[in-house]
This record gives sequence, structure tokens and C-alpha cells, in this order.
Amino acid sequence: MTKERGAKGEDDDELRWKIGDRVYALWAGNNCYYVSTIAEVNETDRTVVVTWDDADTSHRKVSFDQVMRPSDETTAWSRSRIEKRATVRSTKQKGRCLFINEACEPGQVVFAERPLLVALPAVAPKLWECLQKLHEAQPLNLGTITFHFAALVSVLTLETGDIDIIRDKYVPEPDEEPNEDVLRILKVLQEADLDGESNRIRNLEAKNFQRLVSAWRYNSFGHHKEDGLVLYNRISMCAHSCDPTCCWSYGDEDAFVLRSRMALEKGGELTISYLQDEDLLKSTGVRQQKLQNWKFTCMCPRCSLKVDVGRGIRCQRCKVGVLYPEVPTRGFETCKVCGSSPSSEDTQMLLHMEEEYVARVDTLDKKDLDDVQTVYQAALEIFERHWILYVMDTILWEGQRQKNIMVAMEHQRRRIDFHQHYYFRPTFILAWCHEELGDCMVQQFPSRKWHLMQEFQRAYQMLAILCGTTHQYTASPYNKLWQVSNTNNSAQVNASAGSNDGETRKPVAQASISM
Ligand SMILES: C[S@@+](CC[C@H](N)C(=O)[O-])C[C@H]1O[C@@H](n2cnc3c(N)ncnc32)[C@H](O)[C@@H]1O
Repeated sequence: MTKERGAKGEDDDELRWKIGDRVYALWAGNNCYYVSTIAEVNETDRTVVVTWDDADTSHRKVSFDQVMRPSDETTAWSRSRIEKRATVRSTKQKGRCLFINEACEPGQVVFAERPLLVALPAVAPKLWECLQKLHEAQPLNLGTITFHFAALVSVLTLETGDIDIIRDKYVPEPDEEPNEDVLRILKVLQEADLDGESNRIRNLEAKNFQRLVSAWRYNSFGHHKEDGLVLYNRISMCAHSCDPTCCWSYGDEDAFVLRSRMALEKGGELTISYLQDEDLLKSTGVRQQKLQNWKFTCMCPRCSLKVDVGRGIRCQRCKVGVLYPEVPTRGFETCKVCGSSPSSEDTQMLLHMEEEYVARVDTLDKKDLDDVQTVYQAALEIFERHWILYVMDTILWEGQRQKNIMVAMEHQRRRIDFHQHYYFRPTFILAWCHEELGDCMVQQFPSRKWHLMQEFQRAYQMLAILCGTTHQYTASPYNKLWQVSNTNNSAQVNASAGSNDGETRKPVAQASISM
């Protein structure tokens, strides 16, 4: 973390601190930045005395170059600033998409957008309760009340201009007739006692309601803390990719902080993943199937690859080579070791066996580790570098972690290998795999300092890209890295230092560590 990144203004070289300024200051106890208030300014020796927010009384004197303004990385940007950064353009295949107006480094904030609306139960509690009762009496077809609730909250709380913005969001069928749930809800709400919440709803036309429900369904995000939804304006123009150019995290007041996951060139497309990280490690077919929720066939670069290298099958002849299926032909590549390729009969048999294993893995009971182990062992006879092995490695890593750490570590290594083979980009999964492996190494091999540092360093670098250096997630491996590099006995490293669990003092950023 350099001074410039979090400091006052990007073109403001000379920092002028004054008493009462809220700042991030470096606490010499662990080299991390914490929130504090300036209590004294000493221009002569260029230091300040700070009051830490948690009232800690140590290391209060901090030099100017170790103080920074709270970062604007987590605060929503103005609309005009976002518009300078990103442009919406219509494309033939994906409709409106988002493009970057200037080059970006990996991890750089592309923009941070405030929500158009956050639809949480507390915004309209009576309405929420009413919909819940209705859903309990007869479940809504969408399986949740959140979309209908959010549509109604939009009508209740937003001005016409903002409602029009929501109506303009992507829906598969803009002229869709109101379905039975929409009609049922409107009927019930006509008679419901909703206090001040009812007037606007009584005038709502069924077709308009349907359109708003669909707009929320296809464009919103689940709230990260509560049972509710959030909708953003610019972000909802972002297309999906199974190799997304961007990643995101939540900032202050539910701001959507969009970061570049890789170096972006001016004019490049901004994409995010509509799928969770773990689904990005599944086969093209499974990803495509999941994306049917948004009713489109993904045309991203990964989905367009002819060979799916996440579905490796061991060559049945030489047992050494790995064969990958060619997606369009449903045949297999030639073995790179013995040069054979399965006959069409064998191909059918292998594909059928694969389908059966996928179904079996889907129904595994995570608690029944013996059964998982048996399926895993049998699958290893047939598959190699296959996503179902990754799924079982994950179950076995989690299940064995408290029981047999050495076995667990082996599964964790296999998870990392597969992730790097199939999808080698920073993801939260990969970062945490490294951090967790580092935690195990601390217990098992505390003297392998180089190895511990490598695991924590990788986790730290990836998380810095994914959610920035001021994020709590990033502070966790950083703290461990700092402790390993500053202690002779790595066994003293506190595995939970800086992590979310139970720590009250949360660092906001870190100083760089020289390796
Ligand atoms: C949240 S909207 C994105 C904005 C939308 N393109 C628009 O014009 O308003 C999601 C829709 O965009 C399209 N889309 C997004 N990513 C796509 C992709 N990778 N391949 C094909 N269509 C995609 C699909 O129609 C999808 O349902």
C-alpha cells in the first residue's frame, strides 16, 4: 500500500493533517492500518498523535507518511464519474453491454456504484409480512417473495424517473402478460391493511407489476446480509462471462465496487460472473445449464472453446494420458501418450459413465465421508482433472480438516492444482485455498518459512486484486504473512489473526512487506 493510493487527493502531494481528521494510520504493533482520529499534529518532526477508534493506547505517534485518508475505494462514485469510466453500448449478441473508457490495472477500482434501491423487509414490514403469509398459504412459482416485494417497494418508494429506469432493465419478454402470482398478490393487496404503504399499490396495473417483477428477477443481486435484493443501474448492463474481466465486492452502504480482475485495455468489455466462483470450476455444459436461469446461451470465450479441459478421462489403453472431450462432436481427443482414441462404442460408454458419476456426486451426503471416499477412489480409476474430482476434493478437504490434517492438505493441494489447470485467474476460492493451506502448514511444518510465506503471499496478492488492500479479507493473509516474516518460530502465528472470526479490531489496509 503506497501513500498515494489511499491518501488525500491523487494530485495532492503535500498532506496537511489537522486535529480531528478521521484517518487510517499505521499501528506499529502489526504494520496494519486502523481507523483513528488525529489528536495532535507535529509539523517539525512530521508526525501526528492519533486516537485509535478502539481506545488502544499503544503506538499512537505515527509519521506523516504512515497516515492516509479513508480510501474512496469503498465509497460510491457520482454518476458523472462513473459515466466517464464506463460506456453502455448495444451489441448484436448480448444486447446492451458495458465497456471501459481507459486502461485499468488488475485490482484497480473500475467504479463504485450506489444502489438504485435496496429492498429489505424493514423498508415495508407490513407488506413483507403480508407476502410471506400469502407464500405460506400457497407458494409463489418463483419460490421466494423477494422479487415481488422488491417490485412493490420500487412503486412505494421511488419517483417515476427511477421506476422507469427499472422498467428499462433487461427482461426476456417485455410484453409478458401478468401471471397468476402477480394477479393473486394484487388482489390480496387491494384488501390488505398496509397503513401508509397501500395507496400507490392500489393504483398499480398488473402488467406494470409483472414487468417490474421480471426486471428485479433478471437484474438484481441478493443482499449480502439480509433476506432482500439490491438493484444497481450501471452494473445491470454488465454481461456475464465464465472468464469475467471484473470482480466485485460490497463497499460502504451497499455500494457495488467493481474491480478489474485482469489488465484491461481501453475499450475492453467489462464482464462479471452471474455464477458463483465454485460454478466457474464446473464443466461448460453445467455452466450453460445454470445460465438458463437468465435465459441465455453463454457465448463467452471459455464457453466457445472446442475442448473442455475440465472433463479429463484417463486413457483406457495406456492409463497414462488424459483425454478431453471435444464439445461439438461429443468425441474425445487422441491420447497424447499412446496415440489411441476411444472407439465410438467406448466413447458412448465413457460419456454415459461420466453422466452417472455426475449424478452420484450431486447426491453425495457430505457428512458420510466413508461413502465420499469410496466414490472418490472409484472415480480416480476413470477420471483425471475432472471437475467432479474437484467437488469431492472439496468435500474431503472440509471433512478431514479437523480429523486428519495431512490427508486434508493433500485434497487442498489437488483443489489448487485443478483450479489452476481449469481456470487460472484470481478467485476467492483460490485465494482462500492458499490461505487455508498456509494455516495447515503453520501447524504441521512451522519451520518451512519460505513455504508458509508463499501460501500467504499468494492469498494476499489475489485478495488485493479481488477486493482491494483495505478489505478485511485481504488483511487476514497479510497479518499471517507479516507474523511469519517477523517471527523465528512460525508455530506462534495466529491462524485467525486479522480474519473475521471474533476479532474486534479490524485493520483497514497493510503496509508492504519485503520478501
Ligand atoms: C443483466 S442483463 C445485462 C444487460 C442486457 N444485455 C441489456 O441489454 O439490458 C442480462 C442479459 O444480458 C444478456 N447476456 C449477458 N451475458 C451474456 C452472455 N455471456 N452471452 C449471451 N447473452 C448474455 C442475456 O440476455 C441476459 O439475460
